Amino acid sequence: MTDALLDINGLCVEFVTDEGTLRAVDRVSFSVRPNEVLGVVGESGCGKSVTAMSLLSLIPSPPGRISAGKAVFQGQDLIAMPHESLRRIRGKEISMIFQEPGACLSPLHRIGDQLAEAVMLHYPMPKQEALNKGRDWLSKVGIPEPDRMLKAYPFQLSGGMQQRVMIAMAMINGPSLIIADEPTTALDVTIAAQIFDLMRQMRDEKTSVMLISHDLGVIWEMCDRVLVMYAGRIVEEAEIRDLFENPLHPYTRALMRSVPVLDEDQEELSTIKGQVPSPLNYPPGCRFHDRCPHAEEPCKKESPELRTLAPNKKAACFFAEKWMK
Ligand SMILES: Nc1ncnc2c1ncn2[C@@H]1O[C@H](COP(=O)(O)OP(=O)(O)OP(=O)(O)O)[C@@H](O)[C@H]1O
Repeated sequence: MTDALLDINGLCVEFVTDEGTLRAVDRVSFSVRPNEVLGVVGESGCGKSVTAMSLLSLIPSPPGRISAGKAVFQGQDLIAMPHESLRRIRGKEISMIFQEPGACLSPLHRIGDQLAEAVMLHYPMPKQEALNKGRDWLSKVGIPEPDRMLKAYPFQLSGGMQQRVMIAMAMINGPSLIIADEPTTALDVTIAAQIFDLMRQMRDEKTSVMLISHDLGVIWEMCDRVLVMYAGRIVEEAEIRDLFENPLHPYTRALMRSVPVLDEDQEELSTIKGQVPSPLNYPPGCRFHDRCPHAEEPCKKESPELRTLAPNKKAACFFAEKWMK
């Protein structure tokens, strides 16, 4: 797609383990468009984080490696790019918010110095100016007494405060893309709402967000489009309203049924029976078939490709048309 901000094609990520080589992300293709929040959902272990981390070459290597695929951002393939060039993009054009702030804050330096450094690395300016910018962003992410916070070390902060500092650091340079992996798990709901408001504001200006979340409520509130991942592959891609009103993949349908809906008569809440298969042990055929109430013979033998069923609507199920409204 030519109007994409980021175009991922055929991404495969493998890990070498004692039990063998596993493919955690298997031929994943999708685009992130300008000014959108793209959600990524799926149960634990489906490959959401590994997909996100591979885009900025943050997969620990060894044991991991990107074995195939391209991720074209502003005409350049992030995966084939030398590390030096990627460093110029990381934190400036694309930044990442992790589940754990420990991964990105240095224990040895004051918060203010780390924020100022994040700015000055890409935009040379007097340190005081960068510190002022840092203080403004600490306020924006809801940190009280930002002046005092600039002088603090990470260990003096609670986990939630560290998380907010990391979010400020990811946003401070106004990147074109923020990859946010469960960004608010450590935060209380009021602060989380404030962070999501900031993300929406940035989306309306110039930033796209790839938002990984287990929380379908958050996905519904925040996202324009959604990718559903299962066992290392994308099984459905749709615009948000469409995904919730007319999910086409049995896995998506099962995910939706596992969420309580307020103010609605709802059939019994169900959990999805069984477990996500280990990447060392994917079943043949459709990887969801042994958990799928609608599986038929072909599902046990052949792997359905992700196919376009309508504009902005894709699913990887042989029988997706059954549920098309
Ligand atoms: N360093 C590693 N070595 C071996 N396997 C790994 C490694 N990192 C991830 N994996 C495997 O890759 C698969 C995908 O993991 P990933 O963290 O992307 O899942 P996820 O969908 O983000 O789950 P969660 O929501 O729990 O973060 C899992 O089976 C995981 O065990």
